[in-house]
Amino acid sequence: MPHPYVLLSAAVSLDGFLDDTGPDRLLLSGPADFDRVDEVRAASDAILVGAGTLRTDNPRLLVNSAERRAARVAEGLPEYPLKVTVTASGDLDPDAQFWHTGGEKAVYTTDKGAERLRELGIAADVVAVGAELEWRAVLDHLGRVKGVRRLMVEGGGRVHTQLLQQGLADELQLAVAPLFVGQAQAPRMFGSGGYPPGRMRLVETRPVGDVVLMRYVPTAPGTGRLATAADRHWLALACELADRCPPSRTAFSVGAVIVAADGTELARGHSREGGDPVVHAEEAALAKLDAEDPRLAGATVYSSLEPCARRTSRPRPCARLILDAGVRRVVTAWREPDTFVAAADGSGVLVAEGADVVVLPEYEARATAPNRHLLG
Ligand SMILES: NC(=O)C1=CN([C@@H]2O[C@H](COP(=O)(O)OP(=O)(O)OC[C@H]3O[C@@H](n4cnc5c(N)ncnc54)[C@H](OP(=O)(O)O)[C@@H]3O)[C@@H](O)[C@H]2O)C=CC1
Ligand SMILES: Nc1c(N[C@@H]2O[C@H](COP(=O)(O)O)[C@@H](O)[C@H]2O)[nH]c(=O)[nH]c1=O
Repeated sequence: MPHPYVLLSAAVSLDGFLDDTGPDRLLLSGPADFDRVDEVRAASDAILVGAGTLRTDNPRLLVNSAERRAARVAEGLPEYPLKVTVTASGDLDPDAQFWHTGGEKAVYTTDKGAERLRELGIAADVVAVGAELEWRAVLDHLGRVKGVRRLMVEGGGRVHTQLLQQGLADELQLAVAPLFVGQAQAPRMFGSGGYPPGRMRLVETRPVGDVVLMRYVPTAPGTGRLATAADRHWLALACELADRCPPSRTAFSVGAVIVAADGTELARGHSREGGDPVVHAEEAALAKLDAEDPRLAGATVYSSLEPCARRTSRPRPCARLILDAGVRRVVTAWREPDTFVAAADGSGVLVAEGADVVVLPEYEARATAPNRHLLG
């Protein structure tokens, strides 16, 4: 099971704070928004908060609506989503409400933190991921071992900042509340540091009582061989484009998108686009760009099928077109089988010339779907 879909959820003041400096939790959401948050919780497999939030807010993290809990049970799900926290120190209060309400709980921690949690007698599933707490290891364990497909992260600021900066957040749900905190020492929504470049994509705005919900998804491709949430979003689009190909019994249906380092979509294409019976998806997309476009050098090509290394229809295969365009990163879902051309897989060619190739097998079924009739 791949990483879960990671949804960051928070309410923020007009001046960008998550809380004030007082001892009580600041209610930024109103009743309607807390009910919306309850609905998002009910639709999640797990809810995660950082240890800072556990210490400050003493949250319960329940699904409060009895109807929503009943609907979960009717679907064969546990009544409550799994509750998850992360701590390096292991310094958590065994009397916190987190442990004594709701369903299953898990704590991700360091080797040292696990010792401390044992000393404290905290009876939860304690997962030590090593000397350091590394988010990819946490998400991998949640997906692979706990079967979590949808993870709601309810803060706090440090956790949100890390997940966003590391390109691991699939979606940000931000409720902006009509009030000011005005205290420089209060916790901020996002800390300083290196964020993915460019602009996120706004997918929804909605008034919820007197707050405004904004939903954003990341756009900036990852770098190197590590995949980010934005890489998955773009590859999913490439797979959707493959569905638009005119049907063929003699060629694959493939979709491709070319995305600049700042998340700007440069071009897209699909097989046999525009009445050309032999054009490949990557070729169709590249043909829409000026060969001198300086953004190509930092761009990523997303292709539902890996770019070809050989083809019978035209002299230059897509791996060569990509390299000649100056692109040095490719994300794909499906390694090319020998259906039409032997040894057509272009990954070797790309890697040999210094490109990074990332294969995300969780999208393979999606990429092969429009090609089922060709695969025997
Ligand atoms: N308005 C809203 O929607 C929300 C507001 N909040 C507010 O946010 C504030 C808390 O935020 P914040 O203080 O940033 O705390 P966080 O909840 O982000 O937790 C931070 C803690 O989590 C652990 N942790 C996180 N990442 C790592 C990592 N990579 N490696 C090791 N440990 C890690 C550490 O625990 P340890 O110290 O144990 O090692 C760290 O101190 C509170 O004031 C709360 O009210 C919180 C959630 C939502
Ligand atoms: N203050 C605040 C939020 N705070 C979040 O809600 C958690 C408390 O959950 P519970 O104990 O189940 O009610 C808390 O730990 C923090 O993660 N969330 C929001 O949507 N809006 C808000 O204004």
